[in-house]
Parts: sequence; C-alpha cells; structure tokens
Amino acid sequence: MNIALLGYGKMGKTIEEIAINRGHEIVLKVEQDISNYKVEENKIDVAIDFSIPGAAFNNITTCFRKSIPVVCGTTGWLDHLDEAKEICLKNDSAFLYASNFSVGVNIFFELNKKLASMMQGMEDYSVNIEEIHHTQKLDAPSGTAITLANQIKEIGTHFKGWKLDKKEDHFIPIFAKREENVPGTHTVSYVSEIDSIEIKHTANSRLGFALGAVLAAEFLHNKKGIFSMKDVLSGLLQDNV
Ligand SMILES: NC(=O)C1=CN([C@@H]2O[C@H](COP(=O)(O)OP(=O)(O)OC[C@H]3O[C@@H](n4cnc5c(N)ncnc54)[C@H](OP(=O)(O)O)[C@@H]3O)[C@@H](O)[C@H]2O)C=CC1
Ligand SMILES: O=C(O)C1=N[C@H](C(=O)O)C[C@H](O)C1
Repeated sequence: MNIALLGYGKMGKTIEEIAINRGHEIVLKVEQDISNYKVEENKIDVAIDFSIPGAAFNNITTCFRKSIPVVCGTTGWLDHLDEAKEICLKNDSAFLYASNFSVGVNIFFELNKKLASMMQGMEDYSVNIEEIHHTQKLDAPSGTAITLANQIKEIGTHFKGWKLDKKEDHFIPIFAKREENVPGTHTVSYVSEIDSIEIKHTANSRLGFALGAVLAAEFLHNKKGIFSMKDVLSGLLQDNV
C-alpha cells in the first residue's frame, strides 16, 4: 500500500519502520500545514494521522475531500470527532479513529467494561483512573483514559462524566502524571476502606501503538465508512472475553 504519514514525530517514525517491514511504501510525510503539500499527486491508499491536537481535524478532512481513507490516533481534538465522521461519510471515504491502537490496550478496554459491570452496586468502592505519560505529551488527560472513563460511565449509570485531577461526586477522577520517557501507563482502581482492586496496562515502547495503526490501515484499504479497532480485532476480541 502507498501510505501518507500525517505527522512525522515519535509515532510517525515508528509507524514508518513497521509499515516498511510489512512491505508498504511511505509516499508522503506531512510535517506542517497540509495545505503546503500536493496531496493528490501521491496515489495514496491510506493516510495515517499521528500529529498534534490543533492539526488533526484539518489533516483528516482534507484527505476525506480527496476520497483518501484515514486512520487517526491523534488525541486531544475529540470535540470535532462527529463533524469529521460526517465529512467522511459525505465524501464516501473511510475513517478509523482509536484513542489507543495497541492490541493490549484493546484487551484492557474489554477488561475495564467487565470489571465496571461487576462493580455496579458495590457502594463501598470508589473508582479512579491514573495515566502516566512522557513530559512532551500535549494533552491531558490521555485519550485512552477518557475512553476508559466513558466505558465506566456507560455501565455505571450514576456517573455524569470525568474530572481531571480532582474528586467530585458523580464524576470519575482521572489523575494525569507526566514523567520522563514513559510511553503510556493506565491504571483503573476501585478503592474501599478494606481493600483495592486494580487493573493496569503498561506500554513498554511505542511499537504496539504503531503496529496497531498499520494493521488498521491494512484493514481500511479499499473500504468505505466508519470503523473502530473492534472491527480490526474482531477475531481476537470476542464478546465473551
Ligand atoms: N492512538 C494511539 O494509539 C496513540 C496516540 N498518540 C497520539 O498521537 C499524537 C502524536 O504523538 P507523538 O508522535 O508522540 O507526538 P510528536 O510530538 O512526537 O509528533 C507530532 C508531530 O506532528 C508534527 N506536526 C505539527 N503540526 C503538524 C501539522 N499541521 N500536520 C502534521 N504534523 C504536524 C509535529 O511537528 P513539530 O514538532 O515541528 O511541531 C511533530 O513532529 C498525539 O496526539 C498522541 O497523543 C500517541 C501514541 C499512541
Ligand atoms: O501521547 C502519547 O504518547 C499517547 N497518547 C495516547 C493517549 O492519549 O491515550 C495513547 C498512548 O497512551 C500514548
């Protein structure tokens, strides 16, 4: 496949390595405002966006308008996600967004839902989420932590949403920490006076995120519509996990 990389930082470079190893070609690297590039001249099969929160929406909708399918992992721009999906469908293109592309985190998402439903009605426990990332990260909380909180909110009907770095009634607290060189660690804890129950995912490098993004791009090639990592991993993540 001919792949365009929208964003060529830590993730863009890791994706390039994996994509080439899997026999793909990188035909375009967008590192600044996409209007400075002649996107249509590159016979792009799929674009993969790991850029910055302020650029993702413009990058991906520019591709949709040229009927280029997009895999997007950029976090921190989700207020515009529904609008991006609309523009994708209007232009008969294809889109796959995930707050986290690693297979391990997608298994962790399933565990999170299972634990949230087991903890329903356990009033002695309060839930909180902690995420730890490298100090260059632009957004907080992480997109993955927001996905975890939204999953808990959908199951535990008394939650109205989440709050960053503070405890408030009816909201799930997300504590965001920044430490040198941490690729991404997420912990969901249920705490009572008697004991604590925790589930935790630790990324040891960026390879898992990048491999997942390339698998998603291979899945999206020649498709139209809106997809998720559940579609990519459907054989692996069965409903009865
Ligand atoms: N969904 C997932 O699985 C994962 C998501 N992420 C997310 O991916 C994003 C990128 O992460 P990461 O690679 O670590 O970040 P980096 O900061 O290393 O890379 C982002 C790159 O985008 C460049 N950039 C700036 N403006 C534009 C533009 N208009 N168009 C294209 N590129 C631009 C930056 O250039 P410059 O430095 O010159 O500004 C930088 O090189 C983040 O939002 C992060 O949260 C990260 C890992 C996994
Ligand atoms: O910025 C990062 O590095 C990461 N961002 C994603 C997020 O915000 O959840 C995914 C991963 O944790 C790494």
